[in-house]
Amino acid sequence: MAPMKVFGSAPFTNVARVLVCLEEIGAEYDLVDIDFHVKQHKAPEQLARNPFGQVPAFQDGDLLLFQSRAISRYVLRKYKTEEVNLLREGNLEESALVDVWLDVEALQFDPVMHSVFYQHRVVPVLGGTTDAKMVEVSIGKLKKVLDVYEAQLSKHRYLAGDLVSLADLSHFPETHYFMEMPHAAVFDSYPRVKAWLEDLMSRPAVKKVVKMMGQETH
Ligand SMILES: N[C@@H](CCC(=O)N[C@@H](CSO)C(=O)NCC(=O)O)C(=O)O
Repeated sequence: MAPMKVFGSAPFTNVARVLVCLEEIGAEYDLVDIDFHVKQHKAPEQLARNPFGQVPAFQDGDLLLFQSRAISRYVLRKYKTEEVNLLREGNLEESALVDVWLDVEALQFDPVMHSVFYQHRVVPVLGGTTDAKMVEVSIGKLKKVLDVYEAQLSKHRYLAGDLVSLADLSHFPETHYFMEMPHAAVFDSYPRVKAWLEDLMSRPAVKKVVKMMGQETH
């Protein structure tokens, strides 16, 4: 059977989320670049894979998926083993907590982190000026989220319990870029969060994808 295909390139945070799951399970896959410079993400072929004209899209045989967290869940379910069970499948309570914290990441953490990334990394490239007030508002929201994370991580090694899950790994792409930005020091006030992030960033799969994120132009 042909290897799974991920459409997009590693520097895009939502693509990197899928890649880290594939690397954690050690599955074979092809990464098919989608060139934004020529609006390939809006081409009919990509719209057929992702109706929003975004990356990532994903193909496994006749199955086409989009939305990075849904793709991640698919590959983690398909390749679940005793050793690699990043959705905590088979344990109703643990898997429910993975869902809770993955929703928190998607709906509370990611939006504020992406807002800061956009202002610092995208607006200047588009010829605009970083909106410092908007960044400060986002940082204020981020601190409230990190207060919750610090409390949770004082009780458990990882967000959904004492074993790492997708809920943890889903945080790394945006955080990787955030740590290169002026407000990275925000995390210094949250020692357990900082230790948790260092733990995640030390994982071989994360290190490999971080390297891929830095290699390609996009
Ligand atoms: N909820 C979706 C978001 C995809 C997305 O915004 N992709 C971006 C690049 S990655 O940050 C994208 O394709 N932007 C181009 C566009 O929106 O036109 C997911 O998780 O897959």
